[in-house]
Amino acid sequence: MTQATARPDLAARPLAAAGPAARPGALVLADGRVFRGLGFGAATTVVGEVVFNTSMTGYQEIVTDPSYTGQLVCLTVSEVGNVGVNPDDEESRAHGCAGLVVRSLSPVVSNWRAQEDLGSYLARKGLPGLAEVDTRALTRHLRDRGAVMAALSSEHDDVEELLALARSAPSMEGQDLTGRVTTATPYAWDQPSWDRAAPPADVHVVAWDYGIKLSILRRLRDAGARVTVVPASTPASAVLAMRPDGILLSNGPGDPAAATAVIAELRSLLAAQGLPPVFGVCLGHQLLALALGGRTFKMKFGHHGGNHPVRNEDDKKVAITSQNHGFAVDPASLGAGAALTHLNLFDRTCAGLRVRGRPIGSVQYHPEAGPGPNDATDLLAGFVAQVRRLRRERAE
Ligand SMILES: NC(=O)CC[C@H](N)C(=O)O
Repeated sequence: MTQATARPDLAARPLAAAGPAARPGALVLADGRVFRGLGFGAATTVVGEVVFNTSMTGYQEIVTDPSYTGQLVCLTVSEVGNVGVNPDDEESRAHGCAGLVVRSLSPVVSNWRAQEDLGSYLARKGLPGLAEVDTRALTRHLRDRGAVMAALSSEHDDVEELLALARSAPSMEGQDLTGRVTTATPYAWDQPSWDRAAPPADVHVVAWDYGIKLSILRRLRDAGARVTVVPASTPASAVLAMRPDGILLSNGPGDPAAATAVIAELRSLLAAQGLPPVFGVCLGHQLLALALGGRTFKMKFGHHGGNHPVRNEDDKKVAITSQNHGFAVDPASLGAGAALTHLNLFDRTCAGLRVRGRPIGSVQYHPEAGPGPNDATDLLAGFVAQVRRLRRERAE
């Protein structure tokens, strides 16, 4: 019997088409641990920091999240690739993780939105994948030992060569990667989420692009903002000269403390009087904290997944959130001018902050939920509502 699907040709594809070609590959950690597997996607060799992501869904969003630049992502979910990929779920067209590690690559692609299988998609993007890996053992190792540099090859399994590569890779600490992923020129964003009709846009938000996820832009548009995205190197004075109704500080890759030029611009932004609302997401949150004089630190293995409970310290409500970060803000370093607004209940790290007496706040997690639970999506809509309210009040 044929399955009803928009793409019957993709409904059930044999392993040979969608699954790993029988190409031996390996992931070799700088500490000497070796994980053998089968290469798929592009046949290539890369280095990066290995992290594990516990999301049950959303591998395409994970692969294309620019915050994973320089990282090899191990998915703990056991079956990957079953819903294929499509053009609407990309978080970035050009950036994302350096390589993907999975347990089982699905031999079947079956979803009405699917237009391609994961292996072909990764090959087209030049990204290596490694399947048939004992991802549970790898995850337990990372949990015990912490994030580690590694070499991943989907084209060979020469362990000595990969070990030497892994050992020569620079650690994520100290790396400013914002310049690698930011837009070269400003652009206007006017697209809502794929399943929404956008309301009229009545406010203008300028988003500083440190490696922005497209679903942040889509959610802002869903809430009625038109957005101008500007390069990470844009001076604060140029952003303010655009007379934005709101300013968004985006997510992005690398060590926040290393992004010194960006932090200097945020410091000068904060020195301006009568700022419109400012909202930071993930790297944007960390950079805001640094500009406020705070400190960030490297976490043992970070937070990457869609199951992180976060408590709002105002109303004590708990949201299950999507997270992806390897650094965090030390809340004790923030000083009296800022308050901790959200707490990660897994390890009591800082999940959000607010500047007292000013319309400035940020969260360490991902309210755009691309992928992840929707508990926190009201944060971006709330930001746009605040932008609208302040614009009205200031016009009166
Ligand atoms: N998603 C992000 O913005 C990540 C922020 C930062 N690169 C970190 O790993 O902590």
